[in-house]
Amino acid sequence: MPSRVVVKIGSSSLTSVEGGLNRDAVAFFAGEIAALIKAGCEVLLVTSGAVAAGFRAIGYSFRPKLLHEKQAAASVGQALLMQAYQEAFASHGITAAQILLTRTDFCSRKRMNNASMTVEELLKQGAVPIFNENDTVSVDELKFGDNDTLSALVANLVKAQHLLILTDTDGLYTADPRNNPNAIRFDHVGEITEEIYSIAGGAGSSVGTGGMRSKVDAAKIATRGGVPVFVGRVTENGDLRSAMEGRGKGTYFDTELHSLPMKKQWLGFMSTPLGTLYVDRGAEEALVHGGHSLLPVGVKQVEGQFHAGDVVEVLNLEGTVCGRGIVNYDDEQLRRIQGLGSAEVIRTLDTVHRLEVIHRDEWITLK
Ligand SMILES: Nc1ncnc2c1ncn2[C@@H]1O[C@H](COP(=O)(O)OP(=O)(O)O)[C@@H](O)[C@H]1O
Ligand SMILES: N[C@@H](CCC(=O)OP(=O)(O)O)C(=O)O
Repeated sequence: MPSRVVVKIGSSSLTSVEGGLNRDAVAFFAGEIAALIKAGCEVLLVTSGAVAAGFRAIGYSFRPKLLHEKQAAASVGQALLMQAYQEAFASHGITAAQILLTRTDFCSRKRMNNASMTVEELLKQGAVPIFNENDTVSVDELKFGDNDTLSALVANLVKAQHLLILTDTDGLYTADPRNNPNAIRFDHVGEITEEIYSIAGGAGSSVGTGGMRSKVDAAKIATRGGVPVFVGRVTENGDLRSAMEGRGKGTYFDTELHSLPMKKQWLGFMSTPLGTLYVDRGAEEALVHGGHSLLPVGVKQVEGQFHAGDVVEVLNLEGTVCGRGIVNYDDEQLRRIQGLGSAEVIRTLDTVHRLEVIHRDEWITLK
């Protein structure tokens, strides 16, 4: 039974639609987590609910939509949330610790190493690390928004054995069960295909963000990193343990056969691309299916400003993301050589360090 588990709890499970924290819900989840800890597990909690818990308290009648209003609500709600968790865990003799992260923290390996060491120390001391996005400083375009992705990155970072994403619905259905009473639940998803993506819709309640879609995104990140995922409901005593042991009310996502090394996880899911390259069909085929490097001849368009060594995103000519890689040229050089064959590249540039635009070892397919 001893295991390292990341539990993510969504706003919809912790707050009411009218706004405000449901302290009974916080106490219930703390009790479930305490039971796992007493059984020898290490548990890390990723919790949402700051905006939903805070917007009434700050004086808004509805969950705000503007970024600065959400940030103001989150700064009130985060304090309420942590206070409630601290009290709830204290009643089980457990100390709660707060860790607020932004997407940019994950871009820096140094910051991640520091966060990782802090987490290990907290677990060693028997505390529960409680994560949320640092909403007050996250800017719109770099926000996680929902915490599903954050929970997957945390699970991969700490090499968890389980990621349990708790929500108000008992798993992934063939359609949103709120609007479709005939929808059928998947007990098990072996591979996250395009079809799975297409049926996972947005948030069902006014407090949730991201819906099933972001949970499937999170499942993809975690399972590629080697962490199996449960998405579902925990409402009765013992449900969390059942969810961990494969008997939960929800959907289980299997890990992929070959989990990605940390370097590729960082490249695919944590880094921030500084530019975009559009490639033709031949180059797409070579990168995505052939296991080859990207050569200048396949690059049709270059966007953004970047230097050699930065991360860029690669799209096909229809605009679909193929993957990400570390680029060997800066954007100006690349604009001069895009579409050229190798001999012409050598003639065009004074010095050519590496012919590949992206080497296959520094590439991750995201298609
Ligand atoms: N195919 C689907 N299966 C199940 N739920 C779905 C599906 N598509 C959309 N949803 C919605 O996703 C919601 C859960 O996501 P969300 O509201 O973001 O919750 P949380 O706050 O827990 O993250 C459900 O209440 C449901 O209405
Ligand atoms: N960081 C935000 C998360 C927002 C949110 O609604 O997320 P989720 O409920 O996980 O879809 C908060 O605490 O309010």
